[in-house]
Amino acid sequence: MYVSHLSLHDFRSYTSADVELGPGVTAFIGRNGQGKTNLVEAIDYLSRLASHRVASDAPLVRAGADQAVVRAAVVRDGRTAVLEVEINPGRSNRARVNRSPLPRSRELVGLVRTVVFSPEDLTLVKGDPSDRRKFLDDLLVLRAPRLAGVRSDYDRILKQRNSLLKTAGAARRGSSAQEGALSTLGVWDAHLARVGGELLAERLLLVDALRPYVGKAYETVARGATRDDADITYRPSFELDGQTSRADLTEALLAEVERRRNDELDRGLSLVGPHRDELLCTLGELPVKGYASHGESWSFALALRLASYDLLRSDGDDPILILDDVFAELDSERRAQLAELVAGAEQVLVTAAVGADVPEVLTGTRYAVGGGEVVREQ
Ligand SMILES: Nc1ncnc2c1ncn2[C@@H]1O[C@H](COP(=O)(O)OP(=O)(O)OP(=O)(O)O)[C@@H](O)[C@H]1O
Repeated sequence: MYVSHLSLHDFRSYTSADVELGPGVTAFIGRNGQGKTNLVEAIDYLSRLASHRVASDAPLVRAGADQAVVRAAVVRDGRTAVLEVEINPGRSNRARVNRSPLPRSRELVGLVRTVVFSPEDLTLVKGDPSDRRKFLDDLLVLRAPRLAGVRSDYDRILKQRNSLLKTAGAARRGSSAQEGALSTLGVWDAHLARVGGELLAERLLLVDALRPYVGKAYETVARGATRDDADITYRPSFELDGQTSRADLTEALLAEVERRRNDELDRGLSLVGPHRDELLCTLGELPVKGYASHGESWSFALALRLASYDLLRSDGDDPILILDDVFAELDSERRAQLAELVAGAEQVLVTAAVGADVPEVLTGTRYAVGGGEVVREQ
């Protein structure tokens, strides 16, 4: 798939912008802060309804404007669809496909699929477990868009359950008379186990599918590495005893939640479930976080992205590859290796401050980005 036209209105620094794109490589070159990342971020937003840079929508709307609009013509198997999202911070976003409104904006997710490499990727391996859970869940949703609903249901249930645990814990300590909260908790235990069991089962399947690609990708991007060096393992917040089916995991999660009732009431927090799980990234015997060198961490982060790309590709569709400011971070050998790996993708969008940072094999269409303008060079 590829984007053939991108149109922005009040998105980030752009009052308006229209950019023609095509298959193959397109590079956006310009000095720092000129709006290169803003362009590719808009395409990534259409793919996931989330940005790779910020957690909330407000910074995506041009300062002083009320809403932003991102519209893209996406070509897939020779057919073009026009996807559009209206970003309304604090209110619901609206989405359209070929001008017809979608009942819910999240139905847009997955219609265009992107894999973004960016300097922020280092947090994939060096950041908190939540960064790695997000990585897994984003990939889950790209592969199976219906899981966006499971993910948001889980977040909602968790929030509700945590607030009940606080109230019920306080009631138990005699500081209030809300004992009713304790009985309601049983209902939310069941919700958490049902949706959590499904999310857990999907994540386990995903990690199994992704693992072989991670080793292979690490071998390619790290000098002298073999495919057995890098590995990922899903570490759940409770003992699974080898269970992998949704029904078994739901049952096991419910039993564990009941077993941990007192701890949870004391802490006023849900202590088990997919929101407490971790994706362990290891090089040889050692975890990447806390042990790997800066270069190894970078290679691992790149390997996770490349593996995601390979996995999505194995599903039968070429996602759009976005390389946002990554070449300046890499030494010349890894720069060339990465460039070679991605050069054959159906569409590659690259941003760089200096044209010379973009490897030769990625010569394609170039745009100069500066002063709010995006001008084609060749
Ligand atoms: N909501 C917003 N409203 C107005 N301007 C914004 C908004 N969000 C970001 N900007 C501006 O956009 C510019 C950053 O654009 P962008 O991140 O695309 O830069 P870039 O060209 O990729 O730079 P670099 O090479 O440094 O990564 C900054 O000047 C920032 O102030």
